[in-house]
Amino acid sequence: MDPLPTHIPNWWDKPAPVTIPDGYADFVEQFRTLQDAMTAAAPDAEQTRTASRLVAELIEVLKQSETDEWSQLSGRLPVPGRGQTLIPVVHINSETEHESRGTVRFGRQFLGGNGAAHGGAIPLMFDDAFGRFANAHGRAIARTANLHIDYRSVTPIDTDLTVTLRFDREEGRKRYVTGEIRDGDRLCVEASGLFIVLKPGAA
Ligand SMILES: CCCCCCCCCC(=O)SCCNC(=O)CCNC(=O)[C@H](O)C(C)(C)COP(=O)(O)OP(=O)(O)OC[C@H]1O[C@@H](n2cnc3c(N)ncnc32)[C@H](O)[C@@H]1OP(=O)(O)O
Repeated sequence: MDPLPTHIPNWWDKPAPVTIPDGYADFVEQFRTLQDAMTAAAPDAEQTRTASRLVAELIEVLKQSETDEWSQLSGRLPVPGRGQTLIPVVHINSETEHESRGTVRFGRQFLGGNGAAHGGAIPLMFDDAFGRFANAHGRAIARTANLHIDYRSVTPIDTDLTVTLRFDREEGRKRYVTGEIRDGDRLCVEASGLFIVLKPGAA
């Protein structure tokens, strides 16, 4: 996996997990594939029983290491997607303090209907991508205050799409970011967000 080119903010100065076990990043990818496969499948009763038993076993294994937010690995890995299996993964190809360019591919699990990505998956992607970018490059921690999405044309699943994020301006504690998703030259989504730097002591 390609590492993130920029600093990942460490929320509220809590320590990042020190040890990432061998194979964990591959497991995260498998887990995403599982969610795509689950969405795409139409199992019969026998296949459903088998899949259900295997997932029950998986849950049992994972529960053996259940821990608190500050020790979990998901969401905190220094790789695209941070090991968070809910969020569409943005792969960054180039980034400055002002602009970030990359790609995203909405897998089958993000299907809304008729080959289009779910309208809720798109703001999810932008909140995470904007959140990381607005907080990167040594900037103080800020939270999303608002997020605006314009669905300009259908966003296809299972297609490599380009993502551009721009850090437009900063006014006091307010940071304004904008972004877009394109399928080739075709504009699929325009987005904008306001991030507000937390007051001292705020969480
Ligand atoms: C490992 C790292 C990877 C990170 C990726 C994930 C990142 C994901 C980011 C998130 O999803 S954060 C979760 C979603 N967001 C929240 O839960 C935020 C909930 N809301 C809050 O905590 C507070 O409302 C917030 C910190 C956003 C603002 O509260 P404050 O008390 O600090 O703001 P304040 O009332 O002092 O307002 C400051 C300025 O912002 C303006 N403002 C506040 N909320 C606004 C709003 N919603 N819309 C527009 N303007 C707003 C407000 O009018 C004012 O403008 P002026 O300075 O011009 O007077």
